[in-house]
Amino acid sequence: MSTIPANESTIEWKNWNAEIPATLMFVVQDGKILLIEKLTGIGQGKINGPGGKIDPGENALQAIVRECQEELHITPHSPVKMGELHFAMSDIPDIHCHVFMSNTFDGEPTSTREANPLWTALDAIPYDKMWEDDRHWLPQMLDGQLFNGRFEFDGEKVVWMEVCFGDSAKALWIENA
Ligand SMILES: CNc1ncnc2c1ncn2[C@@H]1O[C@H](COP(=O)(O)OP(=O)(O)OP(=O)(O)O)[C@@H](O)[C@H]1O
Repeated sequence: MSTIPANESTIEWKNWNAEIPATLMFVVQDGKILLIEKLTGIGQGKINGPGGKIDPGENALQAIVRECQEELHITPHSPVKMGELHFAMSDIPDIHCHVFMSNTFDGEPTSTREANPLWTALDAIPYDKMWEDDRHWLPQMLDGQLFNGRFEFDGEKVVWMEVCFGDSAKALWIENA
């Protein structure tokens, strides 16, 4: 488990509930990861995986497939859930995010109103252009580890975090999609 800094979180995580359920997808193929430049919504201008909010009546798996279709015109095959992320934000609603991986997909990644596709070498992921939390779980996820992350943000800065990996992380998931 990794934590920063040593101080306590101001969040009472036991009773914490995010307003926004969301998803992320990381497609990995031939030593490359399919990232996006996000053109709209939360994190506009950042590099991230495709993803977005879970609509009412959807589960996380249905939502991530739909978001990949909408944002990049691709349909990932057999998404595997790798982690959950809990973001307590200071200036936007709190987010609970389900993170998936896939190795194959139908379609050709295509620029849309919401995103530009960016095939990126696995050893050149631009963490400086991504949300600050990503560097604390994406490398381990790409090594095949399940994870659970709690992050407290002040604006775009992480002020507290706790990230667990492996089977003990999965035991912390709120939902097993
Ligand atoms: C704070 N640290 C963070 N680190 C990594 N990823 C983060 C994130 N905070 C939000 N995200 C992701 O950003 C997307 C927002 O989704 P967002 O574009 O707002 O939703 P959606 O595509 O449904 O758009 P609409 O607002 O309905 O148009 C969604 O994948 C969500 O998981």
